[in-house]
Amino acid sequence: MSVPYSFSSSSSFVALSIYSLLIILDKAAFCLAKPIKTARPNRQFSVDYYAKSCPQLEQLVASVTAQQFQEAPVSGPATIRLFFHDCFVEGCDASILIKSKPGSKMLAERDAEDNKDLREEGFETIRKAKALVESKCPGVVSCADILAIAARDYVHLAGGPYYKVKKGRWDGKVSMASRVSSNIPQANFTVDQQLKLFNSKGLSLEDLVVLSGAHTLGFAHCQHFVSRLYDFRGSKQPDPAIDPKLLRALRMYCPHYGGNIDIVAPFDVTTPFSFDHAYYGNLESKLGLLASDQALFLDPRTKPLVQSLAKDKQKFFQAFALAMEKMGSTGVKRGRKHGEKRKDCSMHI
Ligand code: HEM
Ligand SMILES: [Ca+2]
Ligand SMILES: [Ca+2]
Repeated sequence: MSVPYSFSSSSSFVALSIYSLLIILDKAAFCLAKPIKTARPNRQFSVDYYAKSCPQLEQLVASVTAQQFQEAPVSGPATIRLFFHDCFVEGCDASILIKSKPGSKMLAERDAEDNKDLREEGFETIRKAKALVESKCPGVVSCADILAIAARDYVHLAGGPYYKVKKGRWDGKVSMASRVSSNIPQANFTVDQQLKLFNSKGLSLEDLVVLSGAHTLGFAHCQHFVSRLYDFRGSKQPDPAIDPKLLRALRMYCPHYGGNIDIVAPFDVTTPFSFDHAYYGNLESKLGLLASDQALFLDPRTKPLVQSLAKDKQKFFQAFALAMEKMGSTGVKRGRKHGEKRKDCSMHI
């Protein structure tokens, strides 16, 4: 089993109840529709939101994602995770892309501890896509929408499902490092802890299991699983739920203390660069990398879901597309009161 992967670049994603959101929006639309009378198409959240203002948007983003995928395939996992970390903090509003002001004490989200290992390739993809989109459709398209489209593109490029992305998100005006840790799950989270967080975003137990399937791609640094290898939950023993061969291999690259902090291991030891349903089969074989991954097979509430997704790739693909849409609708902002349209995604206007 070959486990070592080390990348020179150092290198982390969100959601709300689509239903409650729709109800609130419906109400708002209903209240607004009467007195204003004229329909305001830019207030919707829809697949053809930019049909008039930037009809070539999806092709522009696709040209960037396709090239990045070829040149640096880790851009895929990097961007998908970036979208997750965006949506879970302040909603899908590109708050994750804001850079802290030099010298300012108030750090932005991307400088929070839990976002430190978000790979540069994800930010770079959005920067390039935004620059191209701005050159053709200046001042029209939000960074948050570009991030949602790019994440979908990479899922598809890596062999996963293609799904249509609803647009109309505005960029957020708030990005605070202090809001991150309570909204991003940790690698040692139990199913209860993961579920509580996902529920707080309007996402279900099934969404949790299905979205965790994104770990069919990408890599994690030793620090996130090293305690499983040597001293699991204070037992001074390795986690009994790790396959012995995987344990041995991971221990070679991740010593208990003093290892190279840049070493990463693939989530999916079989196909780390293809988007498939191997993640779930791995969990059945005790090949999950994080405690939070393996927990999904150990908990009686989530185990049956893992088993059914391990058996049925099409089922996973359909469920993943739906769950990404749901996550992508979390805390979406519309209009100038709560949102902005940035020119440079890394700076508020
Ligand atoms: C359910 C709880 C989750 C936990 C505890 C978790 C935790 C983590 C951790 C610790 C890493 C490794 C970061 C590093 O060391 O560089 C990671 C990577 C990743 N996560 Fe998650 N994650 C979760 C859910 C998700 C979701 C919902 C998605 C997307 C829909 C996602 C997508 C990814 C991807 C693609 C990577 C690989 C990034 C790369 O290789 O650059 N994760 N996650
Ligand atoms: Ca956000
Ligand atoms: Ca895979």
